[in-house]
Amino acid sequence: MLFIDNGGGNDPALNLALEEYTLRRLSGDEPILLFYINKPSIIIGKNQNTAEEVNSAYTEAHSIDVVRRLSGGGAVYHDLGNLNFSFITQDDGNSFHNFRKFTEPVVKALRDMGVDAELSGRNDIQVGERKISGNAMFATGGRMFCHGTLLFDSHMEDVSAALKPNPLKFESKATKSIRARVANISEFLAEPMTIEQFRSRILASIFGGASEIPQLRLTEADWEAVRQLADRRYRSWDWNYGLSPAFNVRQHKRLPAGTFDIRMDVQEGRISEAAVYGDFFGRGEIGDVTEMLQGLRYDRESLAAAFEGVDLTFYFGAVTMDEWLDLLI
Ligand SMILES: Nc1ncnc2c1ncn2[C@@H]1O[C@H](COP(=O)(O)OC(=O)CCCC[C@@H]2CCSS2)[C@@H](O)[C@H]1O
Repeated sequence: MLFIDNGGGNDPALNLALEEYTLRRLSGDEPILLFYINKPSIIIGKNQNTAEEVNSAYTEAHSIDVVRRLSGGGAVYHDLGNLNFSFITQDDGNSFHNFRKFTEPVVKALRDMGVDAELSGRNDIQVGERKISGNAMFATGGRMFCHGTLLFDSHMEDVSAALKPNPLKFESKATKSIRARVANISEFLAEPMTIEQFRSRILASIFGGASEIPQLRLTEADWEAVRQLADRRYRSWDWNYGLSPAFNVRQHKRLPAGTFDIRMDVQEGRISEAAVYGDFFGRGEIGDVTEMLQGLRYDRESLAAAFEGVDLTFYFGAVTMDEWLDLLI
């Protein structure tokens, strides 16, 4: 096994690009281990609807990035208290979905630290009933990776607040996240340690206490390609939002200004049909508003930009911009 040092960067787009680049370009016979820690971000599954998973009012207010990954499964929250591991190997055709095989060394490392961890359910590592790690896989061209999170000392309020609690207003065939009771690993440690110490302990355990950890070093050309991949894919709106499976939004809400009924169809991340009904009191022609909605990118930032400077009172009576955005997304 070889270890790749990601250079300590916390940019989720760059770390996911490094993982993909390693999978596709740094092939060899030996399995590769990669660790990364991301700044506050939500990492959504390949087949998810971004709008359905992310509490965008919260992520915008707290500068939390939203990035889609290659592997399937649900949405997870990352911050500097969450360590991610990724085993990148040949795909022998039998290993896919074999989470036990890949999580075993991590579970063992945790148990050696006195944490009563076990792989349970489909893809979680738990202590008792509480989840400390979520895992997922991706395979392409005879290679695969199995990656997972380790909640070490993450900000638990953000873990729940940044993810959408009850996406009732959405209808889609997108993969839904499986909400879990979560816990930080630091809670279960007899001796306090930092996430760096924790990372070193896991690394040493996976490499069987070897005095020197064999490393795979990237060249400057490799890093340049990684940066390009990060820009092209993991920082692109088309990937992070546009790839969401088609969905419908049905919103019915009573506000001080009146009752609103909103319906929208969204395809490739853009509003393809919109209808707004209600008993609000405005003078403007509501058809103008539905016209404005047509074709807009369905993310909070784009919607806010599109309605900046629009006199909402003219159409709806006393409705604030935040209320309007909360109705839409
Ligand atoms: N960081 C983290 N770790 C573990 N569990 C989490 C985390 N954040 C949120 N959650 C909980 O898991 C569910 C979603 O569970 P669900 O099973 O739907 O999804 C996953 O587990 C996906 C794991 C992907 C791992 C990748 C590894 C490197 S990049 S991301 C969510 O609603 C929360 O309740």
